[in-house]
Amino acid sequence: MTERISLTRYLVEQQRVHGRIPPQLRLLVEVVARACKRISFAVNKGDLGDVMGTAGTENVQGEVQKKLDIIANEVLIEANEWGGHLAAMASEEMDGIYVVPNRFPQGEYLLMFDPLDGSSNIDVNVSIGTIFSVLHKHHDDPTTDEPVTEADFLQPGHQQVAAGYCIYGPQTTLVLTVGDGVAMFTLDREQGSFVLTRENIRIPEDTKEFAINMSNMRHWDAPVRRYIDECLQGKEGPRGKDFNMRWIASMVADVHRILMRGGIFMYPWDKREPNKPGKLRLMYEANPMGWLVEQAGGAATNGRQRILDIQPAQLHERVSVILGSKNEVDRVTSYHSGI
Ligand SMILES: O=P(O)(O)OC[C@H]1O[C@](O)(COP(=O)(O)O)[C@@H](O)[C@@H]1O
Ligand SMILES: [Mg+2]
Ligand SMILES: [Mg+2]
Repeated sequence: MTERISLTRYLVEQQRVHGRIPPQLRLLVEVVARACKRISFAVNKGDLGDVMGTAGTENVQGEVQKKLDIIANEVLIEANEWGGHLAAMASEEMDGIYVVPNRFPQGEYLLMFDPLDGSSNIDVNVSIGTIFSVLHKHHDDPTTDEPVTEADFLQPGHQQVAAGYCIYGPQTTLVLTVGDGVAMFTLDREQGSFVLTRENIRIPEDTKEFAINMSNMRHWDAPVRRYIDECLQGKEGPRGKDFNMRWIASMVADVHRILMRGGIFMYPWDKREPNKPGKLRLMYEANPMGWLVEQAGGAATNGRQRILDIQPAQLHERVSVILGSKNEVDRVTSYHSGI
């Protein structure tokens, strides 16, 4: 039998053997993973627990909150304020930042998360997930003792020090990068631990599979229409090959498929809400996913710019997202130039 490597051992080796992460960051990732394990158990309860349906509240973005959105948010906050050695946290489900009070262990990191991604899939038993991103508190001046503010969070994605997601699907899988490739850990429920199951994930540069919500087609901008139109023409069209389509409506599940077998994912700007740059959130959806995809050899842009180079102006900033197999992302991005 091949040797099993737990997430803890993997992280200890990243710290001690390879010197890639400091001890505080290792602890932080372990605490996030423990929280994801708890969320996974809550998700699995379904109708057997009080976890389904709406909570009757709205988040700062005006979206109806599901019970699991709130449960997952609370689990992440509670676990990380005790064990995360953090300065502050921010979440899709909280208006402002949450500064970790002094009575808890303090640290130099900022944690951001989408506690439950794909909320519309909770009640229909389809894959959902948790997305997270870690930044340094005072990236520009690590020595300062200034209290942490929202402005400290507004760093471009290339300054992330760890990012990942946990998908709650047929298996619960934690996918992680600390800047040295992408590793996957499957939850062994009998042992209660995440086990390393794949390393050095690579996204093929070419693909014949796209993911986009086609019902929005009439609202898209010309470059996205052109790209999808060419895909739909298949063998007879300019691409000379047939394309397949998938849309799960959980970004975690769509990105997971792309990491496993390639593809392109798009949630572009559209005319429904022309003043919003897109639907997805930059800081805790696009940045962590963009970094994972790049670490696996793919690309992530907003059509004009690398996602990880966008300077955020707001915590809950939205962004147009095109990510996945490099050659396809480059093609869609090139269609945007000059307009
Ligand atoms: O229902 P739509 O418009 O296709 O949107 C689906 C997208 O919305 C999201 O669910 C947004 O995430 P939340 O569930 O965290 O709000 C993405 O995961 C997904 O790609
Ligand atoms: Mg989400
Ligand atoms: Mg969410």
